[in-house]
Amino acid sequence: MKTVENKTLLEVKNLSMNFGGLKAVDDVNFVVKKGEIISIIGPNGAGKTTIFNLLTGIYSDFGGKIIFEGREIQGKTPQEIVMAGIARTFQNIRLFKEMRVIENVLTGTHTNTHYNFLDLIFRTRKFRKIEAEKTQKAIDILDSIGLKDKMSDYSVNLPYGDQRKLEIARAIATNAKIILLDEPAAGMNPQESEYLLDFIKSLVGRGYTILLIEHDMSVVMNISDRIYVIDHGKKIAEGLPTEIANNKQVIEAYLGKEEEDVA
Ligand SMILES: Nc1ncnc2c1ncn2[C@@H]1O[C@H](COP(=O)(O)OP(=O)(O)OP(=O)(O)O)[C@@H](O)[C@H]1O
Repeated sequence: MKTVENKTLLEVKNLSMNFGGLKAVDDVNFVVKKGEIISIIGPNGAGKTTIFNLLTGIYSDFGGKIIFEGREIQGKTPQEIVMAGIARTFQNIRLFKEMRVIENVLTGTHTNTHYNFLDLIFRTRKFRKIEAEKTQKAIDILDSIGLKDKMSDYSVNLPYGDQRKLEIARAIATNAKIILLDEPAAGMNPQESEYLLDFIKSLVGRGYTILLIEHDMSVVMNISDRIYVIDHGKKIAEGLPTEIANNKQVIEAYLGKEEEDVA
């Protein structure tokens, strides 16, 4: 049985974001504890990806507070946020497809580079030592997720499920403490989804905390410690998977959407 430390890693207070007159995120509060797998679910257009964009510094003009490891991080740049320990993947895979697998992971390690410009130009001993360490770290990460054998392949040639894993590997390489996964099971067949599920669980076993946006309810219900439900920018429910599955307001939010889709 997995243990979750009762320590808040990430806290969001009164998070709000408007696009023109649209309240895409409307006074949302939530907490993620160290070692948890938390899912954010909700119908299309509910505001889930906007929440991820706010957490990762994509927008600077918004309301509310984002507190990570006790420090406020709202207003920081995407780079500063990665360095603080928050990394993400994207709904549409954003790999450098023309690069090899290992090169993609190495791009993640660059966020924590400690040599200077002259070290780089003159390829000093320090530079070469750090580069060798980064390469070893990238190989170790690929080994841990079962992609070591494919490290020299071009990313574009990987099967879809492996591309998703590679995106997560790149996030791990940044030394992330929490990994934000935006619809990792999108486009996967049931078998790939099942592998992914095990893989995400194994990440928690290795000390990571996971915040997940996912539409595949079998993934969400299987994997989440707790779930937050967003609809029209507002948090409408939170709780354990069983509680959410039986929550009337949540069922209505989804069914309402289905009716609109049918119409
Ligand atoms: N850059 C933007 N400019 C204007 N409106 C936006 C922008 N990004 C998102 N929106 C709008 O904000 C609302 C929330 O969008 P968001 O992408 O966060 O929803 P979502 O829950 O992630 O949806 P999905 O499940 O379909 O990915 C939607 O109405 C969307 O059209």
